Amino acid sequence: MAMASFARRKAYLLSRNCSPETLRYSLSLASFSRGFASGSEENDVVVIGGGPGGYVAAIKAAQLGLKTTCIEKRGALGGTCLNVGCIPSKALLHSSHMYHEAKHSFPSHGVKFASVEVDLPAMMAQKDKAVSNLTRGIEGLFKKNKVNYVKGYGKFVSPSEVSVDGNTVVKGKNIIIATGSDVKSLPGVTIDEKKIVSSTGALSLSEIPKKLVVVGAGYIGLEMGSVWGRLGSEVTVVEFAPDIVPTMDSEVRKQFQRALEKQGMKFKLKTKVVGVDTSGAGVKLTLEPSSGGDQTILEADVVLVSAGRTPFTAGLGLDKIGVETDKVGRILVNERFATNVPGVFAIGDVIPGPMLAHKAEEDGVACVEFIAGKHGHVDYDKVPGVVYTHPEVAYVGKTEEQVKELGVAYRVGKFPLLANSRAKAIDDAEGLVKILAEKETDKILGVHIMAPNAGELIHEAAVALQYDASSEDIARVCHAHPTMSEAVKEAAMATYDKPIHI
Ligand SMILES: Cc1cc2nc3c(=O)[nH]c(=O)nc-3n(C[C@H](O)[C@H](O)[C@H](O)COP(=O)(O)OP(=O)(O)OC[C@H]3O[C@@H](n4cnc5c(N)ncnc54)[C@H](O)[C@@H]3O)c2cc1C
Ligand SMILES: NC(=O)c1ccc[n+]([C@@H]2O[C@H](COP(=O)([O-])OP(=O)(O)OC[C@H]3O[C@@H](n4cnc5c(N)ncnc54)[C@H](O)[C@@H]3O)[C@@H](O)[C@H]2O)c1
Repeated sequence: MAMASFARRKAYLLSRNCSPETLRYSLSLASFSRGFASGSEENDVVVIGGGPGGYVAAIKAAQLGLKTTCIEKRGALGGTCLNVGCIPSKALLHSSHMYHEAKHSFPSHGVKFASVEVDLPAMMAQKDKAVSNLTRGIEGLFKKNKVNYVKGYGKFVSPSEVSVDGNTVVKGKNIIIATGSDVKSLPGVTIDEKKIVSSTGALSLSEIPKKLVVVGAGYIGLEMGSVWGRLGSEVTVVEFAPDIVPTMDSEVRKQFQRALEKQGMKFKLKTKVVGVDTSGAGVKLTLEPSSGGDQTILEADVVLVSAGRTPFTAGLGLDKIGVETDKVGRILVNERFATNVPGVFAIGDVIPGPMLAHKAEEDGVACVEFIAGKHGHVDYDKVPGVVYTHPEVAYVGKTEEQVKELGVAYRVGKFPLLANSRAKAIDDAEGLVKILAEKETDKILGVHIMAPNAGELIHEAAVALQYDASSEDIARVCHAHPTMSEAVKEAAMATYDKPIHI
């Protein structure tokens, strides 16, 4: 970083009253890297894994002038997210939403069809086209940025050498582990990707199951449950915890659960699966209250196991070079993404923190900036989360429960979508915006939105949190009319003063 911009950044951070820790971290020019390659054989940076963490790190490294190679085993770039995660799930969520709208909402808008039906192979083909276009697009970005792409399984031979499929050895002065995560299986439940599926199987079912049981009411369970529910499956969600999506603000969560129930999704909370019988045509699940008690049987045609994901480091040879992990297998890193082994870094789902694609990307950029001797920064407290159901639920910052735990006095401002003119105009007004702000300073602590397109609306709040804005700051910004964003402005008005339209 040029000295002028370093000084500007320091002055800016001081003006924002940054904590000494943030200041030191953000401005750190030190790097745990081993310097840059001089010979033609050796890379400055080798990235193992071509997911959102790995491919973004590789492109950023190349943009910073570092000789970079990315090793990926699956034969396509984009990782879990593009191939079997974010993108195919959003494609199916959109297609199934269109079908559901056509069937249930179009008539009240005066649009009538003789009949509406699902063409599942065509729906799957549209999803596959979206995935292949995007994964090929990353190959194009690699070429454009001169990232060397090596297909194969990477394994550490030494802290600066990675063998690919046991043959070629790729050398790197700095090696970034970006190997992501895999489905967490449940004891006694074998995923066959036919009757008992992971998210990967649930993205490619060849028939619409009559009865789908989802185990785990987290992101995947609710999104994929929504897809198949809209297409006609009877969906029951079994959740070990007392609530769905444990990371969500509880007031919003309650409204969200009611919205999903209205759509026909059934919930069995505080319940665990203790047995699975696949011997018949379908699956028989034995359920028990989480705290023990009487057992019941639940029948399904297909069971989706979506009880979390686990870091993926199999066959990587971490033990050979002595990289430290925690007890659930996540690679331990410091604030510069450096592991305990000099020159070896880790980012994304394989390290602690939210398992989200955008967080992995931020990790990738910051890690490479540190390697290049620049500053990097990711604030895990300000990573937005979005559940892409309908309505969507999006949040950034703290929940009301977390604010209470902090012990700070706070204000809450809420605005229901029912009072928002755009939501009423399009007859899609289920949801609310909720803002939490510190009472004394009005600084925004958390924003929670349940609305159509909440995943887009949340970024106004993300920017506000990043810049330590107050609710009055948002309220005094002119918002276009008629937009759902006006609900954010009105909730901000309700936080520091009074809203107009309710
Ligand atoms: C169904 C589903 C939906 C999701 N939807 C969203 C969403 O909407 N938004 C969101 O933010 N997140 C979503 N996620 C989570 C998101 O996919 C992950 O957080 C993200 O992919 C993590 O990126 P990553 O680069 O750390 O790892 P990954 O994307 O898992 O990529 C790791 C890559 O490393 C490769 N690899 C592993 N080991 C080796 C090796 N030894 N040698 C070579 N290559 C190797 C793997 O093949 C893989 O391609 C979803 C996940 C799932 C399963
Ligand atoms: N929209 C998105 O951003 C998105 C979409 C899909 C996945 N993801 C990411 O992928 C990761 C994995 O998703 P996920 O939905 O599998 O995990 P999750 O952590 O979101 O939810 C798992 C749920 O399963 C429950 N559970 C755990 N063990 C159980 C058991 N034995 N029986 C019943 N319930 C049990 C947990 O209490 C939790 O509610 C998440 O961390 C998420 O960050 C994100």
